[in-house]
Amino acid sequence: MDSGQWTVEKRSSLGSESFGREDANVLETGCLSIIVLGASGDLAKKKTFPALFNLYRQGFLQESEVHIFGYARTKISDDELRNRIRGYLVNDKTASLEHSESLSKFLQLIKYVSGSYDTDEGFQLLDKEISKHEVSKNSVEGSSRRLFYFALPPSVYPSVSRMIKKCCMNKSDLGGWTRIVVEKPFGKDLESAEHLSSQIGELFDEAQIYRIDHYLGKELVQNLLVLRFANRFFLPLWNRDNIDNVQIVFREDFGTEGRGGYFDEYGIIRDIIQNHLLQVLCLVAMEKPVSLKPEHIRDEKVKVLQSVLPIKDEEVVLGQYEGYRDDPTVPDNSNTPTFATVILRIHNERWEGVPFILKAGKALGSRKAEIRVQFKDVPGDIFKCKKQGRNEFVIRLQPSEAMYMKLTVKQPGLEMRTAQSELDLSYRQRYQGVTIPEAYERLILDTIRGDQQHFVRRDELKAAWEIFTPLLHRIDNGKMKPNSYQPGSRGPAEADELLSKAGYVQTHGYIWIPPTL
Ligand SMILES: NC(=O)C1=CN([C@@H]2O[C@H](COP(=O)(O)OP(=O)(O)OC[C@H]3O[C@@H](n4cnc5c(N)ncnc54)[C@H](OP(=O)(O)O)[C@@H]3O)[C@@H](O)[C@H]2O)C=CC1
Ligand SMILES: O=C1O[C@H](COP(=O)(O)O)[C@@H](O)[C@H](O)[C@H]1O
Repeated sequence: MDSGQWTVEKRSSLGSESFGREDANVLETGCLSIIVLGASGDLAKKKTFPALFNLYRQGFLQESEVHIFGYARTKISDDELRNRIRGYLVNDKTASLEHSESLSKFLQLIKYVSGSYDTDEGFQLLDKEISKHEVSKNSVEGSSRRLFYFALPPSVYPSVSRMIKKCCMNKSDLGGWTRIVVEKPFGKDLESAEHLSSQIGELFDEAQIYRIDHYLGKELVQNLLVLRFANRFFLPLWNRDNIDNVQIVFREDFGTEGRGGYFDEYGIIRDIIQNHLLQVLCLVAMEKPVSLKPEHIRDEKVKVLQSVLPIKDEEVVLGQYEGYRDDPTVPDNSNTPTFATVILRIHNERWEGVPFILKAGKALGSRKAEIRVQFKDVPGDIFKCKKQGRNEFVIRLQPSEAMYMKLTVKQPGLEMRTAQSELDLSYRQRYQGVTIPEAYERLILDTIRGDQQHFVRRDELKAAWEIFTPLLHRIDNGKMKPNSYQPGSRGPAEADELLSKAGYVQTHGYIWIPPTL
């Protein structure tokens, strides 16, 4: 057998079984109505409808079963909604005849209903339309599934939930279901989040509520569990004895463009750190779950969150980019951070003394999200590696998904010199021809399948708010002020100083370059 064949055989033998759900292959059938509330908005056109289209194209949404309803106050026709979203469903890669045929068919599955978010009238009309569809698909009583996606500002979640409960529930509990998917930000602090949770909790069971955090749907975030618990390499190293510090970083190279009004009310900690980065931290830091059952995984995430110590002011750097306040929807005296570095400390046996540095910023010099696990120096270093850089395990969430391990090797050649290099698993190169699904696509499919593993449980949300609420209140009260930074920069210089105080050692003269094909 030549080496080419061997590689092919090995590759095809890579496990492809689903995991985490014992019933992964049991697909429910029956009429499925997906209702996008806030269908006229930004999220709906950019993320929700494109994700639904991709699921449809791949056969996860069957024409014989599914119907999609858009609902919002804006008075538009079915065709007007279709035309609004059409442009977001095509791109250069998908502009084929086959694509345009399935696009037309998909758009015909969409119906629009206009109504308010707090009166019976609109929701009764919506219910009538859904029921009409259910009858037309000859759904047997009880087998109809209704999925309500809240692509709406959280201020209307309570009234919309009440209206659904009153007017739009699945008509029988003999096998069908009604589920709601709610977007972040879920509350503004512990008290408001708990209040919102109670309001919705009075109407729906926890099993019906899907609190979406789209970072949990990203390929490399989903890989964390496999990576950590299916590889012997990591088991003995993943602790305070070996790891010096962990960074979880989010950078965007654009500002709050068009969303200044929303953003100013929330700021970068509520927009990114309290949810997306904290969810990633949970998966990096949690103990091995008893099994892959959603509740077992979520139990472990809650335990990590509950072990986080109160945040110290001296372990926080805030920033606001110059020009942020020029946005007419942002107040001239805004104190809202568009950048933050926050150090979290986990008080448990595994992580005592290891800083978890969460960093997020808008209008920076680059766009990327990554996890950077930096190891301690080698004891008794005979090669002077310390001068060159430390071992680092980097998980690049986006763009150019990859994992690489920075390590010291002998520089090839006659001399005995050491150099920094890497073991590199770059997805585009290793998984050629494989399309990585969009986070929303995967998560919406989970909501249809009833898999809550990648959704935030109520106690998890509470624990997350408990960590950040005191700090957020200090910022809201003007007790902490952001430093200004230049758009296109690395953020405030104080953030880099905090990083090195926390123990992070930057490797000079080395840069990882994503391999080209
Ligand atoms: N946009 C994004 O990239 C992301 C958004 N999210 C979250 O998704 C949800 C929706 O976001 P997005 O689509 O950007 O929001 P939009 O501001 O676009 O609002 C969505 C729709 O809700 C209705 N709406 C807007 N403001 C109000 C209001 N004050 N009262 C009642 N209805 C209102 C409007 O529809 P109409 O007037 O026709 O009724 C609007 O088209 C939010 O919770 C957001 O935080 C989360 C991640 C990313
Ligand atoms: O939730 C949000 O996420 C986006 C960034 O998402 P990504 O998948 O492109 O990394 C961010 O721009 C937005 O401010 C925030 O609300």
